[in-house]
Amino acid sequence: MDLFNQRKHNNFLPYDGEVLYYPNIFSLEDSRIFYQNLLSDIAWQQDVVKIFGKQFITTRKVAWYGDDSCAYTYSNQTKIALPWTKDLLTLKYKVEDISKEHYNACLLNLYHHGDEGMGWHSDDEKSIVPQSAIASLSFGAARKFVFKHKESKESFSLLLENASLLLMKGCTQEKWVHALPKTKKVKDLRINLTFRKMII
Ligand SMILES: O=C(O)CCC(=O)C(=O)O
Ligand SMILES: [Fe+2]
Repeated sequence: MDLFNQRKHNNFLPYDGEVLYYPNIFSLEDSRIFYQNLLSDIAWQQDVVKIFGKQFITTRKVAWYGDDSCAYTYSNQTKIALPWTKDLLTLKYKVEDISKEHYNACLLNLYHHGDEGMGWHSDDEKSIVPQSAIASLSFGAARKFVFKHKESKESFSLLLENASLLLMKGCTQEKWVHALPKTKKVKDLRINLTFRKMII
């Protein structure tokens, strides 16, 4: 198989962007240690979302880490990044090595069970470097992740498993929205880390 076909084969998106999936980038034992450490060491906070101008507390928990000057604004709130922990730096170096990209911040999400998810959105805020890669690392329960094209409405899903890395590149955010649907089937906790490149 030539390189071009190989690349095409690995890209989950049929057009308008690039989404690559890397399963098992850590051993089961290492992934269990990262999972436990992230649960206990991260400064998890209740997330606040704004719907029709009103603020709602969600049960999902979030945290924002990064280089000194990384601020993040959503739902009219600005968060200043907490300094990288030792484990977060280890994880950052690992995904930088695989993706051959650099990241300066990380948004962490903790979903206690399938009743918690994330609605349709794209990660194209003004504070993110345009067309930069987003590296999404998952620990714990496997969850379905869905992409939908903004114009054609074509959609497809993939399973984000424990110790997997999902890379979203190029114009993916501009052309597609994504979501983590709620599901009654999943009873277990999942931690997701999205490494990003912010304009600083
Ligand atoms: O939990 C996930 O896999 C998705 C997270 C996500 O889309 C985000 O943080 O922007
Ligand atoms: Fe996202």
